Amino acid sequence: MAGNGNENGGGDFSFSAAAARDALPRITTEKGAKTPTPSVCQDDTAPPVNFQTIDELHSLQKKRSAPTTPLRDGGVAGVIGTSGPTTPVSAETMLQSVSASLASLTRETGPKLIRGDPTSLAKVAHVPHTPTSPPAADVSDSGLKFTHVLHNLSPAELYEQAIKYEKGSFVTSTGALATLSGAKTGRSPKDKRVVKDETTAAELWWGKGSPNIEMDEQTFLVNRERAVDYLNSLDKVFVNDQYLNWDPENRLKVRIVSARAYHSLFMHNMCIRPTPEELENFGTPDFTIYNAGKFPCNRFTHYMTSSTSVDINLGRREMVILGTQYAGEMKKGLFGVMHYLMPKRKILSLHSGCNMGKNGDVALFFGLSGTGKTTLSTDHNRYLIGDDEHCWSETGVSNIEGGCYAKCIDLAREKEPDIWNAIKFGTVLENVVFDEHTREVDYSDKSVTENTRAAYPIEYIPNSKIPCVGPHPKNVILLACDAFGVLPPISKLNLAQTMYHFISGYTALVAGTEEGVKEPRATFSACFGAAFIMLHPTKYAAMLAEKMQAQGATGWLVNTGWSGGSYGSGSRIKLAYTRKIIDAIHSGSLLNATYRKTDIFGLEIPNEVEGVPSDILEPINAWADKDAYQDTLLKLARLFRNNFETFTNHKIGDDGNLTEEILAAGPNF
Ligand SMILES: Nc1ncnc2c1ncn2[C@@H]1O[C@H](COP(=O)(O)OP(=O)(O)OP(=O)(O)O)[C@@H](O)[C@H]1O
Ligand SMILES: O=C([O-])CC(=O)C(=O)O
Ligand SMILES: [Ca+2]
Ligand SMILES: [Mn+2]
Repeated sequence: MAGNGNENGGGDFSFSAAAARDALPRITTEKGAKTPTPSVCQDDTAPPVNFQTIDELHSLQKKRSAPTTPLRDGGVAGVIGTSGPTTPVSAETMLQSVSASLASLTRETGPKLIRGDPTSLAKVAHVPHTPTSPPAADVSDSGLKFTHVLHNLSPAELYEQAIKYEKGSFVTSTGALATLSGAKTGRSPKDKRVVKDETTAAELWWGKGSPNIEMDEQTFLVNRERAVDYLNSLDKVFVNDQYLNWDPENRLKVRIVSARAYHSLFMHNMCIRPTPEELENFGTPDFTIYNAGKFPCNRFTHYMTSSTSVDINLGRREMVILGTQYAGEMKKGLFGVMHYLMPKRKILSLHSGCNMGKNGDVALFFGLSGTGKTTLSTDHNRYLIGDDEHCWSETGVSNIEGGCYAKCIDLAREKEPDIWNAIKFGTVLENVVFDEHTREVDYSDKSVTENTRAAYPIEYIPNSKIPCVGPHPKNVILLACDAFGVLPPISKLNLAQTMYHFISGYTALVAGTEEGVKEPRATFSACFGAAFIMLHPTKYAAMLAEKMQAQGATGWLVNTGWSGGSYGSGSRIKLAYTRKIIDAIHSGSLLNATYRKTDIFGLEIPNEVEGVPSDILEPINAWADKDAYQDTLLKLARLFRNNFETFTNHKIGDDGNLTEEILAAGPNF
């Protein structure tokens, strides 16, 4: 039905063939000829009118969604703090739940909330209301105003909100939403705080090398109140109720309260999106983020060292963000929570990409930022399970997220077609530069930042595997972007070496983009994600060793960085070659290759890999200056040794032998 443009009152009708063909439209001037007879060709000078005013016409433009859809403006508005007789039960429940989330701890009351956009509901603010609780002694103006709740808006609605109200929001030529994240274009790990209470003091990793900088409960509450008061002072807040983890038994319900449509769309894309039915029965969230965005923390507050604060309280199951609009804080903050909760359930959380071949062979891709997790897990010949955060349980792997977060600097259609094509309507494109007229993005432009990013739902990758779960991994690939250019492009690792390199978490990038910076900077980040782990690295390492052993998985070290010299003299290994190497791992052909051992790092390197020039497989062969190679290799070996010193007193798992082997698996010189 439909499609003829002649629907009237929703009734079906079909054209009579004769009338439709030859007959000219019959002119009728008769007033009140309401119902067209199907056999008579419709005359558009006397249309059936379904509206009497312009406002009514506009109201027709938006068709009412099914009742389970979370929010529509116009018509019935849910109001909390009023008797609200017309509010649907589910909406009332949602508003009560959000009101509880946003309740002030000092005034002990939640704000008055209304569903929908303030501009389209101006009238509703006049609805007389009877307070649900008697006015507290310290009643304040903030307690008298309404805050509009934009609950789980659709991408289209969020686009409109962003473009209308958030400076720097534009639609690009491919339909993505370009946004600016403000002063911060990356995470602020130094401003991260974790509440140290009796439980977390005993459980978490604190002190040297740990990402967990303590704060006390009281200070957390001060920051929480600051964020909540800020959010309640706004005309409207965005609320996302979503899930984490595709493993249904270990799914987490998260609520994100934020001030910007950009943040709401980012999380819509990055977390798992509930179905309307799931949303209807969402209930109380397991974890809540209060994202006050640009609103700073108060520097006079204890433990605060800047205007930015990202605070995690595991006991209260809450996170507060003040003074940064970088959306990655939310994504990675929740990842930290998973790094705490999952190991308690004997599930290993991983900073890794993950994909699966047609035969069900699963590969994990570990690596620090910019080493290729997203690029290499997005593979046209394999199913994408996820690009960044996973769990490995008794039953296999599951993605934590519902979307991908790809680096876009120098993105090229030919090299990364699937990521390129994912940048379309619905995708959030952060901090990119585009032509003011055509809105075509220049991915090579670093004017705003080098860390330009695209956040898109995982189903935007054509061969994503939904639900994002898979069997136990067969290959564990450790990625390092070695800007010193001395690590081999590919080496096979034994279990102890895999653990050594996992705990080391090495990569070396080039420091910044400033002119003249030639020296690569080595980074060691335990478990390839020290910024997000909550427990001591050896806890995760022991779990990984146990799982790899039980499943007979093979470890690999892949250098996605430099070859033939360090940054400045050598060049980055071609993505096409790295893909060939990865193909050979997946296909199993590398397992049967012949290997030789390198000096110092003792890495097993294959004599050949199909499609890769053999002279780059052994790094020294690709260097013109052999002495420079030896010096650089030794320099890197020393950096590895120094870094590992902090781990030498730790036992890994119950297996004393393994600990010894791991310590021996480092460089020898
Ligand atoms: N040989 C190579 N292998 C992999 N990536 C390469 C290679 N050469 C260049 N690159 C580029 O390096 C970048 C890798 O970034 P990617 O988004 O995959 O990082 P990531 O590991 O997912 O980081 P994050 O955790 O920050 O998301 C991409 O921009 C990619 O185009
Ligand atoms: O969190 C971010 O900003 C991006 C990311 O994935 C990482 O750094 O590992
Ligand atoms: Ca990534
Ligand atoms: Mn990441």
